[in-house]
Amino acid sequence: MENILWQHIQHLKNSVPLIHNITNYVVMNNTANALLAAGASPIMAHAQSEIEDMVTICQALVVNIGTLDEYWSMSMINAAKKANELGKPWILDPVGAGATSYRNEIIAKLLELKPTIIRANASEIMALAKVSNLPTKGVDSTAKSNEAIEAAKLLTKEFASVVCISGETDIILGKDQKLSLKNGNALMAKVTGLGCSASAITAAFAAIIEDKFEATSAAMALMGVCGEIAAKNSAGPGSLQLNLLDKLYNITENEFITHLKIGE
Ligand SMILES: Nc1ncnc2c1ncn2[C@@H]1O[C@H](COP(=O)(O)OP(=O)(O)O)[C@@H](O)[C@H]1O
Ligand SMILES: Cc1ncsc1CCOP(=O)(O)O
Ligand SMILES: [Mg+2]
Repeated sequence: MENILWQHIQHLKNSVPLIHNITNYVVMNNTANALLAAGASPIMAHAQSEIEDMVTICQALVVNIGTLDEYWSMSMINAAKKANELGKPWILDPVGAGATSYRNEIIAKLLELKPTIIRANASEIMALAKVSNLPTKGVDSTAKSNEAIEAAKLLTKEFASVVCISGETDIILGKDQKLSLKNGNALMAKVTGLGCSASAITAAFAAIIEDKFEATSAAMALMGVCGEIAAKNSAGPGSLQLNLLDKLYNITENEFITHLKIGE
């Protein structure tokens, strides 16, 4: 598995797919930089007049609801419909799922359109599957990844081909597949937008890899290993953000293979 994932990482750097991001104001810059560093080409666009043309020229789409509003949510729905019509992969990042009824209402509409991949933290995954009455804490998780496995299984069956629960352990679930990745560092949760970057990088791999379970695994492995190495050389969240970009750009095969921790 390690070698296959590394080949996918090389393939991304050689392919430079164009990734359309409808994402939130907080993370636009970090997300674009993370995509560039990993080997993709980002474009951020949400105007309704150009949304269908943009989906048409891109190889994958990210729908991230972090700072959604009435105008943007129509753009998201139209973009997802167009991606489905063209058979292009699209990734849902349901930032803050469960926080407000408006957010839940838009998520329900997006889920009906069956995202190719869902990437979210444990609290968001449980809110999506409506299996939790725990109070939400906005965009951050109050639960561990393994507490959201049953919820993720429900989502896999009902809506998406692949679901990723991120956190201390990243768990990727396909129809009959499961992979746990135990990389990363707790400091990663102190930098805003690393979940959003993980979702965007997942879109980049989904653009070039037919098997979406492997694509999601490659993205989360790359984020986790790079975050872990970067955190060791960082005094705090500020330098982690910069060191992570550098590591996404210059990770070597030896670093990747020796650090990768695949669980059961
Ligand atoms: N406690 C932790 N230990 C190791 N890695 C972590 C931890 N928390 C988050 N990460 C990593 O940070 C990235 C973002 O995940 P997460 O924080 O769950 O997303 P979000 O920002 O959407 O809540 C992932 O690559 C994940 O593996
Ligand atoms: C803080 C915040 N508020 C709305 S979107 C956003 C960014 C969330 O990013 P992530 O989920 O990747 O930490
Ligand atoms: Mg998030």
